[in-house]
Amino acid sequence: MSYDVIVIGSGPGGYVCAIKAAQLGLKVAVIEKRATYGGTCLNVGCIPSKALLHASEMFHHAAHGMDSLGIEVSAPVLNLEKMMAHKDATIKSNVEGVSFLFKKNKIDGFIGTGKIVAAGKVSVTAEDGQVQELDTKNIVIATGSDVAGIPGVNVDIDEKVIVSSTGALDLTKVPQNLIVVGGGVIGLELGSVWMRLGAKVTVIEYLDKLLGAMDADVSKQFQRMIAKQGMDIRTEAKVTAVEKTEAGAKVTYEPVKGGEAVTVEADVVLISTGRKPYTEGLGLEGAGVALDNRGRVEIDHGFKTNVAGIYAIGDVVKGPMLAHKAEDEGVALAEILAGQHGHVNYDVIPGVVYTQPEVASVGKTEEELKAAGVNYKVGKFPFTANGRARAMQVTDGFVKILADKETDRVLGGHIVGFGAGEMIHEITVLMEFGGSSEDLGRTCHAHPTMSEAVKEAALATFAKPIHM
Ligand SMILES: Cc1cc2nc3c(=O)[nH]c(=O)nc-3n(C[C@H](O)[C@H](O)[C@H](O)COP(=O)(O)OP(=O)(O)OC[C@H]3O[C@@H](n4cnc5c(N)ncnc54)[C@H](O)[C@@H]3O)c2cc1C
Ligand SMILES: NC(=O)c1ccc[n+]([C@@H]2O[C@H](COP(=O)([O-])OP(=O)(O)OC[C@H]3O[C@@H](n4cnc5c(N)ncnc54)[C@H](O)[C@@H]3O)[C@@H](O)[C@H]2O)c1
Repeated sequence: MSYDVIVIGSGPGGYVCAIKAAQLGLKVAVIEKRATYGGTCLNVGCIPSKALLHASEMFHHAAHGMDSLGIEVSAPVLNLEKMMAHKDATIKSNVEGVSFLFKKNKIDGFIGTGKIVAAGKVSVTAEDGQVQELDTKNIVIATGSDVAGIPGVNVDIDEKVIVSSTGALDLTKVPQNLIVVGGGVIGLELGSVWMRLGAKVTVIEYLDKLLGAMDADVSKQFQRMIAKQGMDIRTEAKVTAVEKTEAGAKVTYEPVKGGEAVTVEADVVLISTGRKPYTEGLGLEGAGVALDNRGRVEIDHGFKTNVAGIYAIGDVVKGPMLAHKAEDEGVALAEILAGQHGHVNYDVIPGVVYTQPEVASVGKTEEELKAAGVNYKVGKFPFTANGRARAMQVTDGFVKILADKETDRVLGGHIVGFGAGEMIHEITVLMEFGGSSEDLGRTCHAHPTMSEAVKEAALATFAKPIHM
């Protein structure tokens, strides 16, 4: 069989690239080694984690958030099996959706391990060991990423007691004590899930703050809020050992600034210290495809590797490991392969942490602007001064907008608050169009909405807010 494009990996990068390429008239095949399409994101990442985040938030709300609204309910009872069934059904409907779209777009799907034999030739090894060879004009590597583990520490992840995100999405009972190693996105999202369901959660983080890459104001405020919810946060603590015990596991960490090592015990330990590009068994060495010093497939601005006819996108290449970044690269590459001019604007990629409150960010942080010597101005507005937030009892958090001091062009937006992950998109669209804080502040916003806080933060950036 001969194709225009063979995509290896069916995550958000691969499956979106395949669909777009087929829509543009190319003959496309996708090879996936998992039993179902959709990659990390749909099977063990974005989708299952959001199903559990939503369900656990509802549980928490039923237990703690109703009385003050005048709704008296008896204490909710957790049926974890049913909650997990909701998560599994969510995964199933999403992965089946991808299968449907492949059929609709006449994409040939192969379940098996893809290996690049040479430019233009890919083999697929099925689970039963059968191998078939496919010919193609172009190969797209979209093999994603895998758990990185803790650099320099030997950890035996059994997905029961010492778990990665995959095991943490599938626990069969609520741990009494959960230790989270790494206070990044995965640790805080999945730590929140189990804390809401009753676990005592301790987060051990190497840096001096949680969510290291976020704007410092945002991560400071977020840390205060999550600690108030009961999460035990230990920063500037370097984990040096994780070992199983008879009762569960123990974690040893050393204060980064020096001092005695501390050992803490728990029944489950989540290792969430980052992910690494996944290229195992792909035959890159044989095909001569170059990697960079962090093991990522090296590409140019058009997603081309150093070997003609071989491209790469998503978590396996540089840039943030985010599903929507992978998707946008998939679309851009499909357009390029179809002779169009695909492009991704890496300056305007939003990031959302789906905790409660949510944290959302787009563009530059204040620290990045300072370091780059940019002359900027800041506008901030708290949700305590927003009528809708008061009505909904979600007044925690704020909106912060950063704009160029001379031109007023918006350079970054940061939100901590209920629904931040939805609200960030108006700042994202504004930035994509090169808009100013005055453009945003003068745009009529419906009342009463949480989004009015975005408008007020914009007013605070170029003039003064009304409601403060
Ligand atoms: C717990 C968790 C939660 C997350 N939540 C979010 C979120 O809310 N929002 C967000 O933007 N991002 C989130 N992410 C990150 C997101 O999942 C990734 O950025 C995204 O999946 C990357 O897409 P991709 O297509 O590059 O790779 P992947 O989704 O990793 O897909 C790669 C696929 O390639 C397959 N593959 C690998 N090698 C081969 C081979 N040789 N042959 C055949 N198939 C192969 C793999 O089996 C896999 O299915 C989360 C990640 C995790 C772990
Ligand atoms: N909502 C989302 O968009 C979402 C959700 C989940 C995952 N993801 C993606 O998945 C990727 C992986 O997530 P993650 O949370 O594993 O990684 P991360 O990079 O977000 O966080 C890892 C944290 O572990 C800390 N750490 C590393 N070594 C340590 C040690 N020895 N002791 C203590 N702390 C240590 C790091 O300082 C860092 O803060 C991220 O790139 C993220 O973009 C995104």
